[in-house]
Amino acid sequence: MNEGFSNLVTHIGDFLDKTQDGYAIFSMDDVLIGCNQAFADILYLNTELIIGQTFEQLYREIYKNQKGPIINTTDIDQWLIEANKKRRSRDFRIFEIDLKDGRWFLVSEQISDKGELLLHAKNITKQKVLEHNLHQHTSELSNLAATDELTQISNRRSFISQVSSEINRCERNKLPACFCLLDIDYFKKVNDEYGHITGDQVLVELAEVINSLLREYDPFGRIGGEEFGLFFPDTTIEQGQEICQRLCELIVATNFNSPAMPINITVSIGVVEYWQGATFEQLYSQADNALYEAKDAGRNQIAIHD
Ligand SMILES: Nc1nc2c(ncn2[C@@H]2O[C@H](COP(=O)(O)OP(=O)(O)OP(=O)(O)O)[C@@H](O)[C@H]2O)c(=O)[nH]1
Repeated sequence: MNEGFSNLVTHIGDFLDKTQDGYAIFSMDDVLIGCNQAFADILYLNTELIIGQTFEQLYREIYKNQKGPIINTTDIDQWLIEANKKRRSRDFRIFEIDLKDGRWFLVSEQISDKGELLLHAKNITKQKVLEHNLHQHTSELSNLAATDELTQISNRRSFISQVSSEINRCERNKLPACFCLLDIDYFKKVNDEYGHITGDQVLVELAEVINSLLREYDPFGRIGGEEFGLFFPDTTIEQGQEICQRLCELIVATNFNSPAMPINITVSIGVVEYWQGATFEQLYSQADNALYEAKDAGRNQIAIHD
C-alpha cells in the first residue's frame, strides 16, 4: 500500500460522517457490516440497530415503517425476490431511488474481489427537481408552439404536421381519407356589426362546435383567420360529405355569442378525397378550389373537388 493511499484510508473516516452521501458495506452474505449516519438517515433507521442486519431484514423494516425508500409493492416477499435477483447480478450497478420524504438518490453498488458490497448513495434531489421543471417547461412550450392562441385548437403548423403523419399512415395501410377546408361566410360583416372582440368569441365557439362532432384523433386546426382545416382518416368521400353536412347543419342551428347578442353564421366547406401519394399541398390546393366553388354557388354548402 503506498503512503498516499494509506493516508487516504486513515483520514477518510473523518469525512464519512460529515457528508450527505450515504455509504455502507455489506458482507459476502449481505449482512450490513458498516455504514455512516447519512446511510441510516436515508433508511430512516437507527445506525446502532442496523449493523448486523441483512439487506432483507433492513428492507422488511423499511416496508413496515413506511418511511425512507419507496417500496412500490403490496407483496414484500415477491419484491425481495426480484431485488435479490438484481442485487449481485453484476460487479457494478447504478440506479436511482426515491424516498417518501421527496428526496432522490443515485445509488451505486460495487462488489469487491472478496464479495463485499460497497454502496454509495448520492443525493440528486436538486437535479431531479430541475429535471422535472425543465421537462414541464419543455412540454408547456411545445404545447404553446402547437396551439392557436385564440381558439386553443391546433395552429397551422401543428395541423400540417398532424395531417402529414396521418397521410403517411393512410398510405401505409391503404386507407381512404378526406381533407376539408371550412370557411365562415361573410365573417367581415360579423366584425363590422358586432366588433372584433365578438368576432373572436364566435371563432372560439365555432372551434368548440366543430370539435364536438369530431373523433378525438381527427386532425383539426385553424389555418388562419376564419379558415379551418379538417382531416378524416379512414373515411370515404361519402362519409366525409355526410360529416360536413352535419357540421353545416349544426353550425346553422347554433346561436353564437349567446346569451349576450345571439349571432347566427353559416360556413362553406371544400372537400377533397385523399388519393395514394397525395401531399398536403396538393390536398390543400384542391380543397381550396372546392371551397371557392362552394362560395361561388351561394355559400352555406359543401363542394367536393372532382
Ligand atoms: N374577429 C376576428 N376576425 C378575423 C380574424 N381573422 C380574420 N378575421 C376577419 O375575417 C374577415 C374575413 O373577411 P373576408 O376574407 O372578406 O371573408 P368573409 O367576409 O368571411 O366573406 P366570404 O369568406 O367571402 O364569405 C375579415 O374581416 C378579417 O378581419 C380573427 O382572428 N378575429
